[in-house]
This record gives sequence, C-alpha cells and structure tokens, in this order.
Amino acid sequence: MNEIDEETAAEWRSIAREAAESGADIACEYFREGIGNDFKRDQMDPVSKADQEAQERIITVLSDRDPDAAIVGEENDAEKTVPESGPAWIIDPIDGTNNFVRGNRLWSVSLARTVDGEPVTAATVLPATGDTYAAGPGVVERNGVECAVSDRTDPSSLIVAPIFGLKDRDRDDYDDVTSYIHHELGDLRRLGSGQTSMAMVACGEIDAAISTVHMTAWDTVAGAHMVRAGGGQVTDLSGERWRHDSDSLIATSGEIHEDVLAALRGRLDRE
Ligand SMILES: O=P(O)(O)OC[C@H]1O[C@](O)(COP(=O)(O)O)[C@@H](O)[C@@H]1O
Ligand SMILES: [Mg+2]
Repeated sequence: MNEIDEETAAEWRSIAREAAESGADIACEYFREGIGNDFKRDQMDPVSKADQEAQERIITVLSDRDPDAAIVGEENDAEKTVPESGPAWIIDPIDGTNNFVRGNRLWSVSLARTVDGEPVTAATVLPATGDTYAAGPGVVERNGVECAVSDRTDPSSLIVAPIFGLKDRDRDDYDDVTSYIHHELGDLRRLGSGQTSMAMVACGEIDAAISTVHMTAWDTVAGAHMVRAGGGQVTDLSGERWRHDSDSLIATSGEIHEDVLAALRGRLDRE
C-alpha cells in the first residue's frame, strides 16, 4: 500500500478534480448540441469527438501538473495498460457515452492516479447533474463533503447496479446477475456508467456494483478506489482483493459483501 500524508493526499485530490473538470468543460460544450458519433466495437460502443477532445484536454492538464506520470486512456492512441511500477493516470474522458450522445445526464469524466499499479487518488465528475466525487486514501468526498458507504444490510433493502453486460458473450452472466438482484434483493439500477455507479456506492446512494467479467482500467480503477475510501469492499468473485487486472469486480458497502459473493457464485455455478 502506498502511504501518503493528508496534505499530499488533498493536493492530489485537487489535481484530479481540476483535470476531470477541465475534461468536463470540453464535453459540456457538445452536450445536447446534436453531436454525432462513430462506433468502436458495435452499436452499444459509441465514441464522439467530445470523448477524444476531453481526453486530450485532461492529458494536457496532467502532463503539466504531474509530468513524470504515465498516461492510460480509453480514447485515441493512449496507452491501454496500467503500469505496475511508477505513477500513472487512468482516464475515462466520458464514462457513459451512450447516455451522453442521447442527451441523458448520467455520464461522468473519471480518472485515477495509480502508483505501482495501486490507486491512490480518484475523481469522478458529473457536470450535467452537478455532482463531483473525489477520493484519496481513506476519504471520499461528494461536492467537498466527506461521505461513506451505506449501512443497509437487509437484502430486501439493497439497490444494486450491474456495470457490465453490453458484450454479446456476457449476456448470459448478465441474466444471472439481474435475476439474483430481482429475486433476492430490493431493486436494480443500471445507470450506463460504471464509474458513476461506483462513486454512488462509495457515497451510499446505492449498495453495490457488480461485474462478473474483466473490465478495462478506465471503467473501474477510480470507482474501486472510491468504494474502499468510503469504507466498502472490492474483490473479485472468488473474494480476492480486486486489482485492475482482476477477472471480475464486486464492490459493496462491506458488511453485505460475503453474502453477495456467495449468492452470485451460486447463481453463476462457480462455487
Ligand atoms: O459490458 P462492457 O462492454 O464491458 O461495457 C461496460 C462499460 O460500458 C460503459 O457502460 C460505458 O463506457 P464508455 O461510455 O466509457 O464507453 C461503462 O461504464 C461500463 O462499465
Ligand atoms: Mg469512455
């Protein structure tokens, strides 16, 4: 674990927020302005010039504030792999591009700083709703106010977000996960933005976020760090501590974690 003092942690949070907000400013210039898009993998994987230009702006800010750090980013020709040594920034310039291009406000600009592959700082900014989440080791803030994961434990009271399932090969798993939520828990939220979902787990707005498959670093690292900073737990399906290269991601408020894992493994037949 990388230990940093409180002052340094606050400074990194502020740099992360500043960089994410700079990307958000660019994206907002295009939001609800009839922006077009291309597709990457398929019809559920859009990309727009807002994604690309926002990422470039974020990289400009971070290269100035943290010149020695590597950059990993979803768009353009940025590196795609989190380095296992040294500092790096992991950027998703728009998480929830499907929402963004349709004029739906649930999209975020999200980034995390890692050191030796482990997150130390993260910011997730939703300019269209006005919420900014930022985390350093042991602290997560929403709009500058410290918050924490939820304390609900009654399964029938839990609201859980699946954050995967767009790829054809994942749709059977998605059926199992949504069936579990539907039949054994309180309610399901599918927001269309994994980073937004995990920021919400970190601050107690929902109780868990689930992917039974590997997800990219820009979809996960910031959010996983936030959930831990808010007092929650993040593991893979087998219960091992989650890392950016894990094959699944279960992020919960903590006390419910073992029960959620056991139920999921039963449903997915991966006991
Ligand atoms: O099911 P998949 O293909 O892994 O995609 C899931 C991911 O897609 C998203 O919904 C959208 O990501 P982008 O908008 O950044 O492309 C992520 O938030 C989510 O975590
Ligand atoms: Mg994106």
